[in-house]
Amino acid sequence: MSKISIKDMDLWYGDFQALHGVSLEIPKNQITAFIGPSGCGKSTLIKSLNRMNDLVEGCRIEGDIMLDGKDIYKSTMNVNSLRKNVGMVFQQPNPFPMSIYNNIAYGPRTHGITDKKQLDEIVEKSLRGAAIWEEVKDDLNKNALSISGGQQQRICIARALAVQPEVLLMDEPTSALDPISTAKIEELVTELKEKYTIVMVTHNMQQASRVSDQTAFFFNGRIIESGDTRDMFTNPTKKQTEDYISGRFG
Ligand SMILES: Nc1ncnc2c1ncn2[C@@H]1O[C@H](COP(=O)(O)OP(=O)(O)OP(=O)(O)O)[C@@H](O)[C@H]1O
Repeated sequence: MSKISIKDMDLWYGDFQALHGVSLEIPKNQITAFIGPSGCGKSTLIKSLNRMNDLVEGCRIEGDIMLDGKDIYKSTMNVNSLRKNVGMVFQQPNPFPMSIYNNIAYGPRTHGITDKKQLDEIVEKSLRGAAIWEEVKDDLNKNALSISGGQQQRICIARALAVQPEVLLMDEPTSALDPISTAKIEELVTELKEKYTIVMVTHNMQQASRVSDQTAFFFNGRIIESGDTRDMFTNPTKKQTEDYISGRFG
């Protein structure tokens, strides 16, 4: 069964319709990449998956988004627990201006965990999960803003992992990083899919083809084509997809 199932979704920002009839199945424990030119709706869709768009005034959605068969836009859905289950990592690393330890412990504390030993364990496990423990284990009291961008992004991934999500949404997570940090994040993401379902927006075609299992190609607020990444990159069925992945536009 799909982890997330999107059916006939339309989205408006005020009078402007940003998504048109979007349907997509997002399989469990796989990496799904969203690709497409700027402004085509990739971020809009990824932010709809944990209701981040609720924070945008005038944003209206029709259609269904189901997580494990449950409608996430139903009035009875607890948005806090949805965002705990569906974590998010953004384009710019955005650690809180506090210690590395407190960045990771922040989420668990807001969910009521106060026991120091338990928090220590969560912090270590999350930092290990984000492949940064060895680099920061002796500096846990250091301000998270004082480490490199690539390390900060892995702190943000660890922060997302600390509340034990099931889905990780990543909106261009490496676009602000150098090639070495990018390679580390790509390697990490590939490991994380064993435990998590991952959705990633990327402008980097090589990245999509290297890490993702499934790709959805967006154009003008519509999904033009979606399916197995290797198939799409070697044998796209639509001309627009072929033009985009071969660099003829975008
Ligand atoms: N808060 C908002 N209010 C109004 N319009 C918006 C808002 N956010 C996005 N849009 C519009 O919705 C469309 C889709 O934007 P979105 O950010 O989802 O595209 P994208 O594919 O992620 O682009 P990029 O690759 O440049 O990040 C664009 O036309 C954008 O201008």
